[in-house]
Amino acid sequence: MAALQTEGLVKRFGALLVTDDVSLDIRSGELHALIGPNGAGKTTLINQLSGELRSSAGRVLFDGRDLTALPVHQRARAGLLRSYQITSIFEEFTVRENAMLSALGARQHAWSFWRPMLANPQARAAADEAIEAAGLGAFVDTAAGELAYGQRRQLELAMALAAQPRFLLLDEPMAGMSVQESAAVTALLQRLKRRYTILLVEHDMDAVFALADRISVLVYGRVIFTGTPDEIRAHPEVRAVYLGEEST
Ligand SMILES: Nc1ncnc2c1ncn2[C@@H]1O[C@H](COP(=O)(O)OP(=O)(O)OP(=O)(O)O)[C@@H](O)[C@H]1O
Repeated sequence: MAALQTEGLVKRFGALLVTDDVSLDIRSGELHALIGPNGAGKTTLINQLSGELRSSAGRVLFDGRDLTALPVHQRARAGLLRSYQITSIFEEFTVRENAMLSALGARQHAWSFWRPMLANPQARAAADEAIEAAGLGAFVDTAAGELAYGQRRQLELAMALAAQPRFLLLDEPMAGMSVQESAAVTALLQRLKRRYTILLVEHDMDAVFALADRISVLVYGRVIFTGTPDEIRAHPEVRAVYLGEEST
């Protein structure tokens, strides 16, 4: 597990200020949710944390180590991993093979090169544990291309877990899911909580309030409040800006 801090994080796209002086403190072992209206800058912030976007100013600290200048793969190697990058699934590979490629750190490479390594017992054990944790135990030998949409999202989570991260960045894991699928993922995250430190961006407020230890509210690129679900519910500005909007 690991803790993540940002200090004065800024992102500008030309004249547009999208991340505005964000200082977050995500504690080791907590599930921290980031909520905010459409266009508030949640995905941009996640991209700055994962390393997909360079910040215009500010720092990202992971267990006290400054990762600000590091690219995606080095942040991933340090244990800060983003899930839900649907493009990284190999359709013709089975669920187990996809998770094993992830366990082997092989997601960026041509699969043919890695095929002999699929015999690696450690990678297989890590993959199987991750698949089980992600709720896909019954589908280890199914080709990824045959999975239903919700199961693909579970596979992405399994792939992230197989890489044995210490911190998971989850960007809208329930997006596009049916009510049942989203309830299944909520239950799954409930089980994964504590084993990992998690930053969750999610529009599904039922899931957020059921899962989060603390919630940060982002509005126009600024964190206007961080608190427990009860504090968030009771906060007048948050109610007006965000929860009020959700209920209309
Ligand atoms: N590469 C880019 N170039 C210019 N503007 C961008 C870029 N990426 C994002 N933006 C702008 O930054 C703002 C925040 O976008 P972002 O996708 O981070 O918001 P969000 O909170 O994740 O939204 P949603 O909840 O709808 O996913 C938007 O106004 C968007 O148009």
